Amino acid sequence: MDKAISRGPLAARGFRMGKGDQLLEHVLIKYRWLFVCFFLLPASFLYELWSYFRNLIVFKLSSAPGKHASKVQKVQQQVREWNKNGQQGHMCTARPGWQTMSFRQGLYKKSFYKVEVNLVDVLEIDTENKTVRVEPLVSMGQLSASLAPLGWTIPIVPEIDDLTVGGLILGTGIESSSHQFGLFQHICVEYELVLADGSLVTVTKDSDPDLFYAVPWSYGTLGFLTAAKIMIVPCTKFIKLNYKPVYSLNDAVKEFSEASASKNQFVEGIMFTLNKGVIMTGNMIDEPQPCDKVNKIGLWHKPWFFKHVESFLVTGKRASEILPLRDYYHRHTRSIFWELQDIVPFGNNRLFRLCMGWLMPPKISFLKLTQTDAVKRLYENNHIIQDMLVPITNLKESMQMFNKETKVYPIWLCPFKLPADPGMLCAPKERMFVDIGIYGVPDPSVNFKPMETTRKIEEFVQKCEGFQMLYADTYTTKEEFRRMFDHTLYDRVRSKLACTKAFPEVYDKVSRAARY
Ligand SMILES: Cc1cc2nc3c(=O)[nH]c(=O)nc-3n(C[C@H](O)[C@H](O)[C@H](O)COP(=O)(O)OP(=O)(O)OC[C@H]3O[C@@H](n4cnc5c(N)ncnc54)[C@H](O)[C@@H]3O)c2cc1C
Ligand SMILES: NC(=O)C1=CN([C@@H]2O[C@H](COP(=O)(O)OP(=O)(O)OC[C@H]3O[C@@H](n4cnc5c(N)ncnc54)[C@H](OP(=O)(O)O)[C@@H]3O)[C@@H](O)[C@H]2O)C=CC1
Ligand SMILES: CC(C)=CCC[C@@H](C)[C@H]1CC[C@@]2(C)C3=C(CC[C@]12C)[C@@]1(C)CC[C@H](O)C(C)(C)[C@@H]1CC3
Repeated sequence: MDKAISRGPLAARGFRMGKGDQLLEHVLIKYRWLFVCFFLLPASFLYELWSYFRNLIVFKLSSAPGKHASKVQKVQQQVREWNKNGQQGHMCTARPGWQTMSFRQGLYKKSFYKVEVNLVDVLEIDTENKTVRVEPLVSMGQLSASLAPLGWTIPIVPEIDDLTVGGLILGTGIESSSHQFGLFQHICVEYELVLADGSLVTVTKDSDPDLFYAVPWSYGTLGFLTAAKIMIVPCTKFIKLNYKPVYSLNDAVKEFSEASASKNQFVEGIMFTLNKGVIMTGNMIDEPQPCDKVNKIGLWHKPWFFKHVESFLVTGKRASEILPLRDYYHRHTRSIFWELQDIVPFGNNRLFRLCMGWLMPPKISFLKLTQTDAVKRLYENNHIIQDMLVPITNLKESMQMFNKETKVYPIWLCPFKLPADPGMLCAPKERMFVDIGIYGVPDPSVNFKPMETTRKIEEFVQKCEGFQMLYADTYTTKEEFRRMFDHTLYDRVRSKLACTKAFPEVYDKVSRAARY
């Protein structure tokens, strides 16, 4: 990104701009860090502080469970109101687009009937039945902070703190334990929903398998989620993480595939070029031995995690270290994977980390809220953000394809098990997949064109019988989208629950045309 900035990226990409515009672009982009450091970081810090104490008080008073029913009634009231007023227009949640974990915002948020689903608390931790019941706006940071001190965790903790339970169920969620547990939807055992007619239902895979399996990936187009019960598993305070540097694509694929089929609790890969990367495996441990080195990578002055991982390529040797579990879970938070290096280029500088690291990272939602048009266009035209889910047997050719089309590095590799459940990702038998995450600036040599390149990648993924994560841009047509995602169950449930008037189809919420 730095190189792109110094070339004047918007002008270089053919935007016609006057001198004034160019100066503004230069200031807004090159000096975005000034705004981020002096305004967004303190604002994010204050917000975190407020929400920390708010949640702590709610928890200490145990007030959330008692208030849940009346909050749900408010959701029902709003939906009944919509019915009473003649069902005008479709409905969506009132959560503003800037608060969500995606680059774009839904255009529909401007015109739909907005329903406030203000449900932000952990309701019940049931260690006997090994479940936690949560409201949909509970975030991953909040949930891991609530469960870890009690010795429990949800089996999949997607690594960005601000991801919410609702978004991860109705969209999708993945993490380095997904090769054992599947996607976020596969650790959920119960959903509570307000349907289009205002009624409240609680569904499990036994009570109503159709609705239960149709909910994941439905993007709020079957009803409003008001609570979910998620599996919990015991956890320790530490994890032993093994780093295995690899120096050829063949080795990377072999090591990664073997690790994904192994009993290791956590598996992840970061490729720094097509042929160089580090494959990581991890397991929880009770207590570190006195001789063990504990690396608290979550501390403010520690290097960014991906930079730390890269350092193992220099030594070339396998290595292991002990990390605190929450540090591991939130390892990509402080650098927002590798996205923050484009926004605060000196963010990983030792001096900066020591003095300002405790304020990092800025909240993604605040970055989104305050980004200017120039920055947005810069990202739109020079940046790719995609997660492609392909069968692990296609990993090698997928890497070659993405290298040819984008040459973006680092690349995130995360294996996941896809069970043969009905629903949008209906598969005839259980299979191992891999999420290939491409976040960054394509190399100038590949002649990146956002739409054309993404279309080529989408076609390729479709041929591999893979899927695209829908928080990112999808340029597929409706027909292609329906081929990628099995709509059989979804269509049946929508007609049974009379959703057509109440909610649009998923495609009409996530397609490129529906977002700005
Ligand atoms: C035993 C217990 C039970 C609780 N139960 C509930 C409950 O039921 N409902 C409820 O609403 N609240 C509950 N709370 C309160 C809740 O934990 C906090 O108030 C609130 O959720 C703050 O979470 P946090 O992750 O933002 O805070 P912190 O843990 O202080 O973290 C601050 C920020 O740093 C990030 N972070 C933390 N550790 C790391 C790390 N190692 N590496 C990188 N980043 C990191 C966090 O994700 C967060 O963004 C409970 C607290 C405890 C101690
Ligand atoms: N590691 C990972 O797994 C990562 C996942 N992501 C992606 O980020 C997204 C989650 O982001 P987040 O900001 O939490 O969620 P969002 O607010 O983006 O919600 C995602 C979708 O779920 C719907 N939704 C959310 N809550 C409810 C509810 N209570 N009732 C009805 N519909 C609801 C939203 O509907 P509406 O539009 O009506 O608000 C929206 O269509 C997911 O799509 C996920 O795939 C991103 C980064 C990492
Ligand atoms: C499945 C997994 C692990 C997905 C990780 C996705 C992240 C890399 C995505 C999610 C939200 C995301 C699209 C975002 C951005 C980068 C990539 C992110 C963090 C940024 C911060 C890039 C800079 C932009 O100006 C802006 C602030 C709008 C966005 C916000 C969302």
